[in-house]
Amino acid sequence: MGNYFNTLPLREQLNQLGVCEFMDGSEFNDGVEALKGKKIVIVGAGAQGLNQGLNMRDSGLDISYALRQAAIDEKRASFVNTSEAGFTVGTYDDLIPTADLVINLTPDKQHTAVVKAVMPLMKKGSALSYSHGFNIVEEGTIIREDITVIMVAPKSPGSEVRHEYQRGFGVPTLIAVHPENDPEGKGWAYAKAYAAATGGHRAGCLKSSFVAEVKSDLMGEQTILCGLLQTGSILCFDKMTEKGVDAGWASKFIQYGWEVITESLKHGGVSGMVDRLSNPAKIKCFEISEELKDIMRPLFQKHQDDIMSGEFSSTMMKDWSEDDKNLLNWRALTGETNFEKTAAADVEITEQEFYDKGLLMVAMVRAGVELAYETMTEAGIKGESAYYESLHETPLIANTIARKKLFEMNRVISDTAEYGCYLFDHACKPLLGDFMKSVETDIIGMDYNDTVDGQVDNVTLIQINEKLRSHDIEKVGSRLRKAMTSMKQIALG
Ligand SMILES: NC(=O)C1=CN([C@@H]2O[C@H](COP(=O)(O)OP(=O)(O)OC[C@H]3O[C@@H](n4cnc5c(N)ncnc54)[C@H](OP(=O)(O)O)[C@@H]3O)[C@@H](O)[C@H]2O)C=CC1
Ligand SMILES: CC[C@](O)(C(C)=O)C(=O)O
Ligand SMILES: [Mg+2]
Ligand SMILES: [Mg+2]
Repeated sequence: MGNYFNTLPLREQLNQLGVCEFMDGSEFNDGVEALKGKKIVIVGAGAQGLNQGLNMRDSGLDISYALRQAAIDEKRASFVNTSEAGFTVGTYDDLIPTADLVINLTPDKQHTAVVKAVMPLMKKGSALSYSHGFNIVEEGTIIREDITVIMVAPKSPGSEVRHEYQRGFGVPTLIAVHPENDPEGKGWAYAKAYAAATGGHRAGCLKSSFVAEVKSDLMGEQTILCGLLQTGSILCFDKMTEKGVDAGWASKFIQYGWEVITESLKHGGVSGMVDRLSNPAKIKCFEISEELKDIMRPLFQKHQDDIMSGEFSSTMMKDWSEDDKNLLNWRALTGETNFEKTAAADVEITEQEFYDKGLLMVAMVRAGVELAYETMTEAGIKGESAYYESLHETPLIANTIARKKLFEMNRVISDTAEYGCYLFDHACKPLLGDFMKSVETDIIGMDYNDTVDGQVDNVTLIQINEKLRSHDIEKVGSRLRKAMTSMKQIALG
C-alpha cells in the first residue's frame, strides 16, 4: 500500500483530477432500481451512516447495519440508534457474507482496519462503497479484483443529508467508480441508484472520481469550510472583547453571525452576500477582503500543495499512529478559547445588524470562499467541484456553529476535517496577527455606517460590483443554483 495518486503517471493524475460532469436528471430515471432487492449492509452508524441508511430505507432499499461486537455489547449510540429505528443489526460475521453492497461509513482513520476485516467476508462479485476517497487515494488500499468499488459522497454534514431528504429534496453529491475495480461494469448503475436513494440526485450529482473528490474535499474543509470559520470566530470574538464590547453579546454575535450572513451567500453567491451591505460598507468590505486574500493566499496554496503531494495525509496518518496526539491536544485547546467558554447573552440582534456590525466576518467569508475556489481550480480541480467544496457548503457548516459553537462543528464533521481545521487554524491565527492589530470595532462589533459620512465614489463602487460579479465562482454558482432551484421545484411540486 502507498499513496495511489502518487503512483499514477502525471497524465493520469490530471485525467482523474479533471473528472467532473454535472449529471442530467434523466440519468436517474431508473431511480433506485439497480439496488432494489439487493442486500445492503452499512458498517458504522455515525454522522453519515445512520442518516444515509434512514434515507435509503425510506427509498425502498434493504438496509442493515454491521457493527463491531463491542458496540453491540456495550449498547453504544450506534447500536441503540439503529436498533430503535428498527434496522437489523449484527456483527460482521452475521451480515457481511450476505451483502451485495457493503457501505463503509466509519471514520477515515479506521478504513484500513475495517476493510481488512470485512473484505475476506464479502461474497464474490459484491460491491464496496465509501463516502470519501481517502482510503483508496491517500492510503492506496487495494481491493479484491472481483469487488466493485464505488463512492457516493454527500457534500454536506450527515444531519443535512437526512433533513433535506425529509423535506423531499437532497444535498449535492459526488459519485465515482474506482477505475481499478469495476469488473462487471455495474459501478455507475450502483452509484446512481445509491445517490438516488439518499435524495442526492434531486439537488445535483457530479460524476467525479475518487481522486477529484478527495483532493477537493480535503481542501475545502481545511480552509474555508471549517478552518477559517474557526479562526474567524476566535479572532473576531477576542478583538471585540479586547475593545470593550460586552462578551455575552460578542459571543452571540459570532455564534449566529456566520449562519445569518452565509444565508445570502446560499441564494445569491458572494455578490448576493456583499450586496446586503450599504455602499460605503461594501467598499470597505471589498478592500479588507482583498487584503485578507493577499495575506492568506500562501497558506491556502500550502494546504492545496500538501494535499496534492500527499504530505498532508502522511502527516495526519502519523498522528493516527500516535493515538491522535495532536488532534486531541488541538481539540482541547479549542475548548479553552474564550469564544467557546463565553455563553451567548440573551439579547436580540436583528438580521441586518449581523451584516452592518459584522463587516469583518463578511470580508472573511468572501476572501475564504474565493481563495479556496481559486486555489482549487488552479490546481486542476474543476469549477463545479470547487464550488461545492467552498461556497455551497459554507452555510451548512455555519449552521453547525449556530447550534453549539466550534464544539458542534468539530463534532459533526469527520475526524479528517477536524484535524485539517485545527491545522489551518493554528497557522492562520498568527498569519493574521499584524492585520488584526490594525482592526477596530468599526468593522467588527459596531455599525460601520455610524462611523463614516456615507459618501461613495461612483466609479469605485461600479468597479467593485463588476469585480465581484465577474468572478468565476459567481458564474459557476449561478448555473448550479439555477439547476438546484428548478430541480427543487419539480421535487417539491
Ligand atoms: N461527517 C460528515 O458529515 C461527512 C463524512 N464523510 C465521510 O463519511 C465517512 C464516515 O464519516 P463520519 O460519518 O463522520 O464518521 P463517524 O465518526 O460519525 O462514524 C462513527 C461510526 O463508525 C464506527 N466505527 C468507528 N471505528 C470503527 C471501527 N474500527 N470499526 C467499525 N466501526 C467503527 C463507530 O462505531 P461505534 O458505535 O462502535 O463507536 C460509529 O458507528 C468518512 O469517510 C467521512 O470522510 C463524508 C461527508 C461528510
Ligand atoms: C466539511 C467537512 C466534510 O468534508 C463534510 C461535512 O462535507 C467532512 O469531512 O465532514
Ligand atoms: Mg470531508
Ligand atoms: Mg465534505
